[in-house]
Amino acid sequence: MSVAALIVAAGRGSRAGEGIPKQYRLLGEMPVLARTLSTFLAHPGINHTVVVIHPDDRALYEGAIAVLPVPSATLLPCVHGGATRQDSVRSGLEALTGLNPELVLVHDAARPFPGPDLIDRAIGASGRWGAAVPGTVVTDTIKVIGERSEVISTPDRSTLRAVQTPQAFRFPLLLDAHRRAAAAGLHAFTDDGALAEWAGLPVHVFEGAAGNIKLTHPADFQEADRRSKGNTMAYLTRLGTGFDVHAFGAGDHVWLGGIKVPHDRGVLAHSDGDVILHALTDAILGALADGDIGTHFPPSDPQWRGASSDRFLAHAVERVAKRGGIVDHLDATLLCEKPRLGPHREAMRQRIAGITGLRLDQVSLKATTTEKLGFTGRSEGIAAQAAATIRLPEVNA
Ligand SMILES: Nc1ccn([C@@H]2O[C@H](COP(=O)(O)OP(=O)(O)OP(=O)(O)O)[C@@H](O)[C@H]2O)c(=O)n1
Ligand SMILES: C[C@](O)(CO)[C@H](O)COP(=O)(O)O
Repeated sequence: MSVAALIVAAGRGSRAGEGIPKQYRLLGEMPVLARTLSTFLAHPGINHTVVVIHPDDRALYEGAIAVLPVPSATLLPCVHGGATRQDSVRSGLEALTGLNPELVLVHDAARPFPGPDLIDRAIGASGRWGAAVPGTVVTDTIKVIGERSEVISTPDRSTLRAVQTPQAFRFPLLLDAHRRAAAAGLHAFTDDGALAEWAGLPVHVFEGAAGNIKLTHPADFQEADRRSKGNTMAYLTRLGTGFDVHAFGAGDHVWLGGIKVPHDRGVLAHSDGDVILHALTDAILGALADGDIGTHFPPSDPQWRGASSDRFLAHAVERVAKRGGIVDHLDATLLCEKPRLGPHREAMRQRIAGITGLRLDQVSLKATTTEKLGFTGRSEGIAAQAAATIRLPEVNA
């Protein structure tokens, strides 16, 4: 399932007092927007994130995302918003039409503590209902008042919910509702739930989070500062290792490091049997704690028969990107008597860099014989071992 996050950050923050717009003010050492964004970029269920900004705020935006310690492959180029929140959401939705995600989660930049559990609930609820908003129970008694502040009624508060973001929808439903509202000359819906109701969509409420406060007035920043003290965000390095073996069989070449290497034997394998790419793939999956190559590409599945192993490696790198991380370094050692790695090493490094999007200095390849010992020493088979370091965002809320 493809899920996009749309963060609206084009407001002026007039109620929050003077100074730069509130979404760029610092909470601890991080701008509010960077803190909001980091939770979505780190969430494994979010495939794409787009931020809607005010055209005057380009430099502030660049400054905010520069604070994120690593660039995220899932962050799309920002787009410009409109005069109202509703117009800004529509601008973000239009920017997502090319990707056409199944679900979209619309979130206020001004809510910097959404939390991964809330995002999980938003994805689950919109998948189930099509349109869903997070709500918390109301603990104050609410009065409906008239023009002279006279109380008109006291609604039963057990039926009331205070509604937050992220509000989550099937993407085509929300896009259509927004286009219809704009065509009808309506631009002032204060949330997407209300716009969806106007468009005739059934909207459900799922459990919100008490900590998911919106920064609206100056006093809200005191509360946010207090909360952000115990809320740290860091990119942690993780290490994974991989190992792969294939027996030699009849043939005149072997695939190694994505390169076809002439040899007097071939390998027995379900795919192309590239031990270097397989070991690297497992090393990255190991660093993610995300199973192994067999979990993602079962040998029992006929579609992987003879498959080129570059897609296994590219898939592992994509899994890292989906978690908002990057691959830092890859290192593999080939174990065999023959073929020799040396003549092909640079071509293999370049091929691996091409598959993974890494620089050449982030890809290392080495080789060793096993001094004629064991199955590699007897030239019965070929093996490779690998290590990968990746950096993943860790949000400690
Ligand atoms: N034209 C607008 C107005 C609001 N927003 C965004 O919508 C969210 C919720 O709006 P609100 O808290 O009202 O922000 P502001 O409009 O900036 O605040 P104010 O009304 O005090 O000016 C914020 O993240 C804000 O940046 C937006 O993207 N485009
Ligand atoms: C979308 C929202 O945060 C849901 O509670 C709220 O409606 C935004 O209102 P604002 O007046 O634009 O702050």
